[in-house]
Amino acid sequence: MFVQIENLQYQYKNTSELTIKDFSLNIEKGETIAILGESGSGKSTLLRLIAGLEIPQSGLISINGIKFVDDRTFVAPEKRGIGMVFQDYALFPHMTVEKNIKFGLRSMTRRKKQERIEEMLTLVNLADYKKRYPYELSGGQQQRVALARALAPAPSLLIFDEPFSNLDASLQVKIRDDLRAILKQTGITSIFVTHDQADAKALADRIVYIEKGVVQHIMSLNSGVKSPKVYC
Ligand SMILES: Nc1ncnc2c1ncn2[C@@H]1O[C@H](COP(=O)(O)OP(=O)(O)OP(=O)(O)O)[C@@H](O)[C@H]1O
Repeated sequence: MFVQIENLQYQYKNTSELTIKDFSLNIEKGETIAILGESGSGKSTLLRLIAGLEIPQSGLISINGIKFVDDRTFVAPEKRGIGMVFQDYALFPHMTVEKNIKFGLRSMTRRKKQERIEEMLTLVNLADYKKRYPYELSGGQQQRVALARALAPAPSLLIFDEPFSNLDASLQVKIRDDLRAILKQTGITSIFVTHDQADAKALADRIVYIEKGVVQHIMSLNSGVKSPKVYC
């Protein structure tokens, strides 16, 4: 299995019960997983654990055979090769679109970096916007920059926390369609958290319903693991 999560448990300090009681999930390479659950069910906490922003009390997380967390191991977030896209885009306001995308690119020649930036701009359909600042873009365009920035270093896994909730309804559908096309094109493995059943159905190969950090059930929407990777 490409992503392996076993018996994850997590409790925030100063709380009386586990937020993630016992979470296990295997994900195939190229799959898109939606995590759906009510407010407070632990969706964002789960993403934070996968990203390495919180340390579980117990359990295992591994990606592509590399253990990130178990009893004896903890790999720091910046070494996990996980791309993150947040609800509020989290772009650097003082940097242009181009510089935002460039930010995560390391150990590449200048020329390679520029090529990668151009490739990402084309992928998210923002080639004409590279000199703009985030405040000069619409919400949907900012979200596409955030996606390009997350994809640029060729992460092994992409995680999204409520990526559409700041967008108005008509834009949500458009961005959702764009995102689906981009995920298919790149073949990247991804996990996104949402409250919205329609978003989950439109994007995911499987929907994982959680409550109090435990999987309630899993719905498969297609057998589809996507076409081979092109960009990552
Ligand atoms: N830093 C924290 N300290 C203590 N408790 C926290 C902290 N962050 C979240 N929690 C609690 O953990 C539980 C799960 O929160 P989490 O944000 O993971 O839920 P969620 O399913 O993503 O909710 P939402 O859909 O509303 O964003 C909630 O009860 C929340 O109050």
